[in-house]
Amino acid sequence: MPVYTVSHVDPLRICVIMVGLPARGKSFISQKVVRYLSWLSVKTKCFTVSNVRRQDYVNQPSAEFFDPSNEKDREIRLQANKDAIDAILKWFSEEDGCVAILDSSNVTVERRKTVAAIFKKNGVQPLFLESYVDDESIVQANISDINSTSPDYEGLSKDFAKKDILQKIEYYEEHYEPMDVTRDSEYSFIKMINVNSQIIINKVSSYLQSRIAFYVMNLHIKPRYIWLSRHGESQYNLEGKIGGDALLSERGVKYSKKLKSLVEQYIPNHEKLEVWTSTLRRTQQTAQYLDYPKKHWKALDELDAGSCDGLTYDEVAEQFPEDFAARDENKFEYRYRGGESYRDVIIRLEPIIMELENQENVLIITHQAVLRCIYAYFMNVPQEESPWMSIPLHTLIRLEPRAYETLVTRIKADIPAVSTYKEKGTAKLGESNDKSKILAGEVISSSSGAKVAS
Ligand SMILES: O=P(O)(O)OC[C@H]1O[C@@](CO)(OP(=O)(O)O)[C@@H](O)[C@@H]1O
Repeated sequence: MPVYTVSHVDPLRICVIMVGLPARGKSFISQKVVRYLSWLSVKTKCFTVSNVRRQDYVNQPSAEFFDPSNEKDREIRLQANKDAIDAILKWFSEEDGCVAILDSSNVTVERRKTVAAIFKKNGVQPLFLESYVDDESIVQANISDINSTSPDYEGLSKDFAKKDILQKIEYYEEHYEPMDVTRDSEYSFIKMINVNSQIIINKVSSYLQSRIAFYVMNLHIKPRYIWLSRHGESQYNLEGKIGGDALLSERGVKYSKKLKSLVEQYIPNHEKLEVWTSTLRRTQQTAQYLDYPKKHWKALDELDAGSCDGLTYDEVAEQFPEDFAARDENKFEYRYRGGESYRDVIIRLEPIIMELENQENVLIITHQAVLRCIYAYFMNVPQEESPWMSIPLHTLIRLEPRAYETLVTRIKADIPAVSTYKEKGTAKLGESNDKSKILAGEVISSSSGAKVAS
């Protein structure tokens, strides 16, 4: 096995080594961690051993392939693991990666010892992340998810797939040694028991390791929706001005009234809804007819336009031509004089995301830039694209986080509003780049997210 970088254990290089039986949500958790850290600009990548096995060795093996007494196939599985570890080391050294995730089962003490030693020798901190599940309902839900998403079962009947997965689980159970605080005390590890009903944390110290621990503590897998809306059209929107703390236009007020009926019509269990707004008047006015508990978050305030606050894009182009061009050139990184960049907004939104992961029924009413950042997290939108996404006014957005993707539905309120979408290279406000398709009546749907195998 090639050795890429030796010397010392670099605190900025971590490999999260997943541990657990099949159908314990390891791929799901891996994908969520990748999405979260990438959103925070931490270079993160998941290496899924079953993908390597499928691509380079065996495409659709039956459960017998995983029988521990089956020596020949065991070799193949070990080789796929080695290939994935090699790819991780190469990625760290050639692409300057920060957090890798080894998505495989690592169910034995022996195996974990070997893998941890390889990473340590190469200057990478191993952090085990075990998903221990003995709650049958969670296992069953994961099995049906694998059934419908794993390429291992593509084209095969659901019944066959279910039996096969159960047999595979049995094989792994034969030699499963869950992580143990006494025996494994020397390792850094996080043990999630039945998702997050209990979490054991051992020797988790660095900043990044603790962020990962804190994040998985907040995960839940109950089906739920997240509801998002921009405030109704504001006086500033009408005048093409950015920032400020304007009140709603007449049409904006109409939207705030319509929002009440949209909530009642579309949000199941809306009696239990919580409404979050920013501290700015246009979001609170939009929520005025919603008779639900409300929270006003400073973190949800619009991107601070600093010296450009209160100007139109034309005025910005005229008064600050260099800034105007620089923002178009790199909108994610550009920070307004005395104001903020999209990157800054993401950093202040982190607690909101954490809280959202924990919640079940929330409607967020906030601003164009802030919604782009929240949307980017759930929809896995790359940094350079997120500031250019279309989030039109007078539209209620429903996000439905699933195991491997987030579904999005846009519900148009059918109340006209100006466009606040500024295209690259011009100060004009025009048609947005909204490419979603109208499916039926008011409802527009699309989906996004990477499909991965479990
Ligand atoms: O990053 P860009 O595309 O400029 O969008 C952010 C702008 O959107 C606006 C409207 O133009 O937000 P808002 O939703 O608060 O009305 C501005 O206040 C804000 O500066």
